[in-house]
This record gives sequence, structure tokens and C-alpha cells, in this order.
Amino acid sequence: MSAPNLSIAPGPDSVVHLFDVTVRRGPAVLLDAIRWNVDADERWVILGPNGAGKTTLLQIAAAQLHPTSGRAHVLGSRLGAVALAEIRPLIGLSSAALAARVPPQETARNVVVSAGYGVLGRWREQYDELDFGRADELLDAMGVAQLADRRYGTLSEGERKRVLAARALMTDPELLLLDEPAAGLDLGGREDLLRRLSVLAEHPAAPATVLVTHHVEEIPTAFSHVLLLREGRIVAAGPIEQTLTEAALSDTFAMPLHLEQRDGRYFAHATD
Ligand SMILES: Nc1ncnc2c1ncn2[C@@H]1O[C@H](COP(=O)(O)OP(=O)(O)OP(=O)(O)O)[C@@H](O)[C@H]1O
Repeated sequence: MSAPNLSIAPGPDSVVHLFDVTVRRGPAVLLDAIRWNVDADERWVILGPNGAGKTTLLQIAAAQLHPTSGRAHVLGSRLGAVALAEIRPLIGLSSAALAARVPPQETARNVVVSAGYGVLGRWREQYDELDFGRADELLDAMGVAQLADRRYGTLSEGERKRVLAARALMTDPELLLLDEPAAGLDLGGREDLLRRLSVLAEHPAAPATVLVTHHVEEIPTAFSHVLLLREGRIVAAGPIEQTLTEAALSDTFAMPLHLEQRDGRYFAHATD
């Protein structure tokens, strides 16, 4: 299924709108005629196996990549028609690619506060007390207030993820993109982060959010929609309750899977 009824142009509440978006690299088709719309009040999960195209799709939503063909609108602007630098400050992104570029000697607080300037780590910019206050609040909201003065390079994998999630929120973005925010976290860390992301997602003023994951166990409650991706194609997309079914999940991962839902959370395992 690939949202055949999606209109060619974005609606008034649309934050991300893709119409027949295809991404090719040589003979490889990374994304194949994707039709997808994210409205401002929606919280989406993109779920799929390794190599499905999830990160590529997120790069389009982050206005970091142009489609090879098709129409992509992000925050009302058509990619290719506007300078991407204009809309990027409105997008909060946390990804492995970003994590790898953070200067290790930078403090956690500076990693967060420098998002306001679209740079990684402090250079010569001057920040005011309000900026630092907001950075500390966001570190606190992500459960790492005590690490504000620690150097990024000394943080554990899970602590870095939280700092980058705080950074993604620093500019008060209209679109929040989280690529595998719970990867590398231990069980307690994952559960704590998911609870915090659920609190955020439930907030009426929270930005439209897209979270990428390989695992249904990493879907925070309060996320409203799911897009299941396999080999660059949409298997199913829509409201999570109706769309995340055992059959659709089994198709996505190309194996028979048992899916359970309890208290708004999902759990899956292979059937015998
Ligand atoms: N420049 C390229 N040329 C050819 N193939 C590419 C190129 N870049 C990415 N790919 C392929 O595109 C596919 C989709 O990659 P992408 O990183 O979007 O997948 P993903 O779903 O995020 O994977 P993972 O879960 O493993 O992170 C992969 O098979 C990858 O090998």
C-alpha cells in the first residue's frame, strides 16, 4: 500500500508531503514512488528492516536530500525550489550521522545550545542566559541534567542519544526527526527514554514527530501513525492501531511474526 489517495499537493496542515518520491543511486532504487503525508499533529514511527530505506526517507524529511524524481514538500516548501538552509532551522534532527560529527571535547550543554546556530559545538557565537537555561531544561527533560558540564566524548552511547534528543528540541522545531533514538540503550535506559518521548508526544504543542526504529518495542505510547517500509517501498502506512498488524509486520520483515499489544506498547517475536 502506498497511500494511493494522497493528493499531489500538500494540505494546509501538512509538514511533510511526498508524492511519488524516488531516490536512485546508480542502478539501486533506495526509495520507490513513496507517497506519504505527515500533518502537524501527527507522531509517526517508520519501521522496517536493515537497508529498507528508513534513513534515506528521513534525510528527505530533514531537507538534506533531494529526490531523484517526484515531489517532496517539507514545511510548505518544495525541495529543489527553495534554499534548503531556509527550512533546516525549523527541523530538529537526531541521527547517527550527526552523533559522529559532534566534537568530543564539547560539553553536553554546548552541544545542545549550539543547535540555535545550526553548528555542532561552540565556536565564537555568544549565547545568552535564556539559551543556556533552555538547554539545561531540555537536558533535564531527557534525564541528563547532571551531565551538562561533561564532555560529549566521555558520555556513554545512551547518554549521547539523550543529549542529541535535547539538541534536536533546542530550536523549538516544527518538525522533530529522531533516527533510532533508543538504539544502544540498556533496558532501563530505553524504557526511561520511551516514557520521556511519550510525554513529549502527548503534549499538544509538541512538533510533528517522526521516529525511525527497527523494533516495535521501541515505539513510544502516544505515537499515532506508522509507516512500514521494505526494500524502498511502503508496505502499509496509516494510524498505528489499524496499520500495525501481525500480517503487515510479517510482510515488512519477510518472516512470520507474532505481535502483541499491551498498554499502548508493542512486542513481537518469530512464530515457530
Ligand atoms: N550511495 C549509495 N549507492 C547504492 N546504494 C546505497 C547508497 N546509499 C545507500 N544505499 C543503500 O540503500 C539502502 C537503504 O539505505 P538506508 O540507510 O536508507 O536504510 P535503513 O533502512 O536506514 O537501514 P538500517 O536500518 O540498516 O540503518 C541500503 O541497502 C543501502 O545499502
